Amino acid sequence: MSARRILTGKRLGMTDICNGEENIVVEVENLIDDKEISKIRYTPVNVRGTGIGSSDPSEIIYSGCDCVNLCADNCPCVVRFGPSYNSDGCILVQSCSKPIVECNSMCICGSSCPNRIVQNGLQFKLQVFRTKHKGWGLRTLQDIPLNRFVCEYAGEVIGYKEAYRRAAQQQEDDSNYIIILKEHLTRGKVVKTCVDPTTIGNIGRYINHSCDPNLCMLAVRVDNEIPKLGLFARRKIHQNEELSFDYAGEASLSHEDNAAKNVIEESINKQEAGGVVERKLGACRADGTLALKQCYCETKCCRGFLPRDNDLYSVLENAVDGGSV
Ligand SMILES: C[S@@+](CC[C@H](N)C(=O)[O-])C[C@H]1O[C@@H](n2cnc3c(N)ncnc32)[C@H](O)[C@@H]1O
Repeated sequence: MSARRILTGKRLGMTDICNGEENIVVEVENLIDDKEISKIRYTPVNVRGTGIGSSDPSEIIYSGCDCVNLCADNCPCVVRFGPSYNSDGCILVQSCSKPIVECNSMCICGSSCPNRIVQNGLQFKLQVFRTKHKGWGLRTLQDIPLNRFVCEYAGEVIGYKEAYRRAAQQQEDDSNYIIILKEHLTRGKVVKTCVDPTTIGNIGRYINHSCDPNLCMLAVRVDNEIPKLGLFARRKIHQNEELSFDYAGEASLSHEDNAAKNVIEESINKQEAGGVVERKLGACRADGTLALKQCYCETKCCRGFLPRDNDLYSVLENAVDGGSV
């Protein structure tokens, strides 16, 4: 049985894509069995995958602000939808029901601008560890305050049909990493963003599902309309606690908050897209039928099975791919 190992991204096979984070230190602990962690290509941010047309998550499309001092309520990036974060870097609860748009690569303001949070990456020391029944999981080695950004769920951004194709190839026991984020606009329009960190991804891929999770996933836009999938603490998270989010997207920032269920106004400008995570992809049998996996979140409100996305049976033809409105 192996124990604790401190590995760099390179040693994990998490190599070479971007931002100089290829040497990211990832602590891996396995006190359960002899299983080695599989190699992936590490990317801290989304990368372009198959089936999203000409969209590219690294493209810079939005125009920037020219705030010389730190961006405040009069910054054009903030004015448009109202502030998303407070001065302590915490997400505001109302951000659940409005687009979250950060300052971007064209903005004059620097990296310490309070409207740059998700793009600044990890702020807390996290550890990949072996769980008893859920494969690998991710936990925090530090306390995390309520509403702070924890990590991105990053990987290949792919089209909806490609997500379906990949899901259909999964074996019943395979872990599923594909997330489909659905943002509801007016007139029944739904924008789907599919992120697959199965072979190219960041440490968000190790976060397991819980029916009573400590994280909430929100769409955050920076340089273009393809959102980053940001995971924020929906309560105080204690050192060594496993991180989790609801794969069904049912957990919003706080237990009382129903704002995330609101349908947001469709915007004229693509930059204004935003909304809520609704449902994610469940495990799919090779014959295209969906297999329900038993949930081991061990919470009092456990629903028994991992969430699945019934839409995959029928709506392929109507899919809007790649985060474009
Ligand atoms: C995004 S991955 C999470 C990391 C994964 N555990 C691993 O070992 O790489 C999702 C997969 O983890 C497993 N999983 C996640 N949450 C679970 C839960 N609450 N109960 C059982 N299995 C879970 C399922 O196999 C699921 O398809």
